[in-house]
Amino acid sequence: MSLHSAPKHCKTIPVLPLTPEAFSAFGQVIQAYGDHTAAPPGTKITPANQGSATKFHKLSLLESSYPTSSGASAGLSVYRCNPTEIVNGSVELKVLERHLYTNQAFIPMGGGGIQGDEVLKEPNAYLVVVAHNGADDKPDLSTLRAFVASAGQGIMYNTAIWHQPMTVLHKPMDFTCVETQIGNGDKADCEILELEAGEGVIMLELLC
Ligand SMILES: NC(=O)N[C@@H](O)C(=O)O
Repeated sequence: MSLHSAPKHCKTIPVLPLTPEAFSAFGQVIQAYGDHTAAPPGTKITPANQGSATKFHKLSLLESSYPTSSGASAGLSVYRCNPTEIVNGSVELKVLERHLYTNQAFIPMGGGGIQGDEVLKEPNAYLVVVAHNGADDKPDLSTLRAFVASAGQGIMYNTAIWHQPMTVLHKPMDFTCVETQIGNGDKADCEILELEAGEGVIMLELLC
């Protein structure tokens, strides 16, 4: 459908700044903290590199539950993502996907460090859209949440969490993706669900 027409059954989800607390039911945020007290409780923080660096330890752990016989392996891939279409300050949600046997991290390969409301004004920002699974083994759209992340924030989607494929705003961005996969296109690696059929239109409203 054209985004320019007023959709009949349009549900609007606000896009909120990404914080570890708000995202914790869906995954983890991978970032440094200028104010160490802002890091998730229990985060081990130590000096490193002879005092020239600060290490924020194990903000997320790698998970894989593939059967041994699957031949799946852990690795790092790179996604070069082109900006999505923003119409009247909103992005249409069309697809959700999940990975039943692994968690999946996306780490921007570039500067950043801006957080809060400033993120949306920053040229390098991306959307993180997630939902829990429902009793019908489809996304429970009542749990749908949308966040905007800066180029200084990576994310780890928890295993089997439904999420929108990487959706970048304004400018192309490269991400390192850390995951375990078989790599043969098997549904076990990535299950994709088109939302358009019968779900009505879901708009992700960029708040500034
Ligand atoms: N998550 C995401 O953006 N895409 C990947 O999961 C993929 O398998 O393409």
